[in-house]
Amino acid sequence: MPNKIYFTPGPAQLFYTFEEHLKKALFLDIPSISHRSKTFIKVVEETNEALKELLELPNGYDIFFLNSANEAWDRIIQNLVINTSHHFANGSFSKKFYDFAIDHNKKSAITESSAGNPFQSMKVSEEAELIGITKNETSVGYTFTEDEIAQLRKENPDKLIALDIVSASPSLPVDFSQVDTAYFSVQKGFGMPPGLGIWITNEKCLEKAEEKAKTTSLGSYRALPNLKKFGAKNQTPETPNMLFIYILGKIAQDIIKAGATRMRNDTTYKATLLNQAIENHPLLDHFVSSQKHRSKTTVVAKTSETEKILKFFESRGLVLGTGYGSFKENHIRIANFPTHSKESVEMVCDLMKKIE
Ligand SMILES: N[C@H](C(=O)O)[C@H](O)COP(=O)(O)O
Ligand SMILES: O=C(O)CCC(=O)C(=O)O
Repeated sequence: MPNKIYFTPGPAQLFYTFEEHLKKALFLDIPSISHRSKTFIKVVEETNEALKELLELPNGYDIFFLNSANEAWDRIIQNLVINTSHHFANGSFSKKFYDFAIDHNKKSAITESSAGNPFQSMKVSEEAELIGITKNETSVGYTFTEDEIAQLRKENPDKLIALDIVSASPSLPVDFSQVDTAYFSVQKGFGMPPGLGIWITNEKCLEKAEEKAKTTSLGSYRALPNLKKFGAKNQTPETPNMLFIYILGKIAQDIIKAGATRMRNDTTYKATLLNQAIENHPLLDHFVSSQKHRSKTTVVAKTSETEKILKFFESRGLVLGTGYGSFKENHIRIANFPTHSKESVEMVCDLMKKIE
């Protein structure tokens, strides 16, 4: 067993049942059976059902398997945007989605706020077909509130809304009826190795893709109508990452069995402890000043002592995250995912007091 605990915001600490499910998957020959076999079709069905239950997806939303959230950015632009999208960005990953749209030659617009700061305006350009928002900006620990998502929905009933839930899922409750598409990758809150992305879409997305397909290519095997065609049979167009699809379903079932509400309450409790530890520490300060926008799943503090703090923890077997990008040396990021026990977070907070 590994002797370190990773509080890095992805890849992160593996889910505590990951190893057990990996062994069982090998015992069941999951990586060797045909992905068109009845056995694997059942695996896909069970994973879809567990995710729908855990995320509380309303009816009419489909789940598709990709490789990463980066791929979801590409697929969303390819399938759901003909001319232009509008992006809210205040960190590296929300900005990247906009950059992808520009790479695809879209005339996209951006509402940009300096890193970790709230948006001054929620106005969306008239022509935008899709709005890109990030529930939890991993790079700086900024959360888009449910009220803000609901406001965007109300003011833009006819546009598609795409929600990045990469480091939010499954810890933060999301009202999916307010958005049309959402995506995440499994190396964050689900505690798995990287390499599997989940793309959630509703009927409006499919209609948009079909409209776009009349005049433009949507790409090939992972065009949304093709994903839908295979998905209807609990299959995928390609040979997918069968091992991870199996394990993801099992981890989702584990969280449901232990209580999804309890996991979400624990997330709040652990975030509160971490935030108090930051407030009480002379070397640390919150990076996101607006309290309601502070991430519960990626707690970020600014400090001039990143290296010293990370070394202190690493020598005790606890790996905290550095800052991201230009903040590498003056932030620390502490992931608070379902696999991080209350005891392990309490240990981080206790140890933090010892750093002077
Ligand atoms: N760390 C990013 C984020 O938090 O958004 C990430 O690059 C996106 O996920 P993938 O690397 O799995 O594409
Ligand atoms: O540190 C992180 O937030 C993840 C890093 C990452 O995914 C990336 O740099 O692409």
